[in-house]
Amino acid sequence: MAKILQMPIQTGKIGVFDSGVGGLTVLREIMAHLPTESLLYFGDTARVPYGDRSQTELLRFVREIITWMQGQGVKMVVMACNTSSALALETVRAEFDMPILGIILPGARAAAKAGRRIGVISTVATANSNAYKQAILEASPVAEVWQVGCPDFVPLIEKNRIDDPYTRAVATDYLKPLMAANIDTLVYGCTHYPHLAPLMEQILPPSIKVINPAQSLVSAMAKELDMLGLRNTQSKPDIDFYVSGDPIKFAKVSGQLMGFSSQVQPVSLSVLEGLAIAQSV
Ligand SMILES: N[C@H](CCC(=O)O)C(=O)O
Repeated sequence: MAKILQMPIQTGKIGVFDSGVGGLTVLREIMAHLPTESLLYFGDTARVPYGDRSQTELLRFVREIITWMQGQGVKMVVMACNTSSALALETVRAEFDMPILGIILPGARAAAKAGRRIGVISTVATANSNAYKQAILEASPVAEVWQVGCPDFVPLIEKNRIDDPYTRAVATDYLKPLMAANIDTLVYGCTHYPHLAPLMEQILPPSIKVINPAQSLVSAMAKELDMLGLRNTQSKPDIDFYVSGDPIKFAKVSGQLMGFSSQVQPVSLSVLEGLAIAQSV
């Protein structure tokens, strides 16, 4: 695939994407720690969940999204999605001429610093990729890592069923093997899961350190922006929200989860799919 060349500018937006509302937990950290940056959020809600997709499918989706974001003039792309980071990051980094950041490496490094017996909860695709295990062991060869795929979480979170006894039962079940392994650190290996924090805090013993990889990702973003001279110093940043599914539904759930309302615009799947076709010819 041919690389598309584009000169990024400091006032350009940072593109942040996920399959749905998960990336909002990353957006929250970016807003808190990089408050002068303008952001463009894309939720691929017509195709959520990503966690049971093949690598071929995910690569196609990620190429479409990044191509579309380039067309919007973003200066950097952040994969606010562990599944995409696990299965597509390396490939698309070589294909696009712009900084693309993933979430797994920053999360794995933070986990390796925090503990030795590390549990990672994630989508099934991320768990099967072993991306966290490899990255944690690279940072800390003495660590032990247990990975648990949690396929029921994303559909429940997309419906904001966090305060629901069923979700509590599902979470307790997923955490069982990690409790049995006596972990000292738990990684939210899916960006949807920090939305479950109120529930997790009730279930997990307080001795277990919880890692939200988004926090380390934001530090990596700050370094990269400085290194490339791309920090935005303008005082009035803005955020645009786009989804491939129903904008009204997304606005409602994101408002409930984040506590702020937003204008959400649609991007049709035919537009995204057309971009992938145009790129491959
Ligand atoms: N939030 C994404 C995707 C979850 C999904 O759509 O299954 C992740 O971090 O993996």
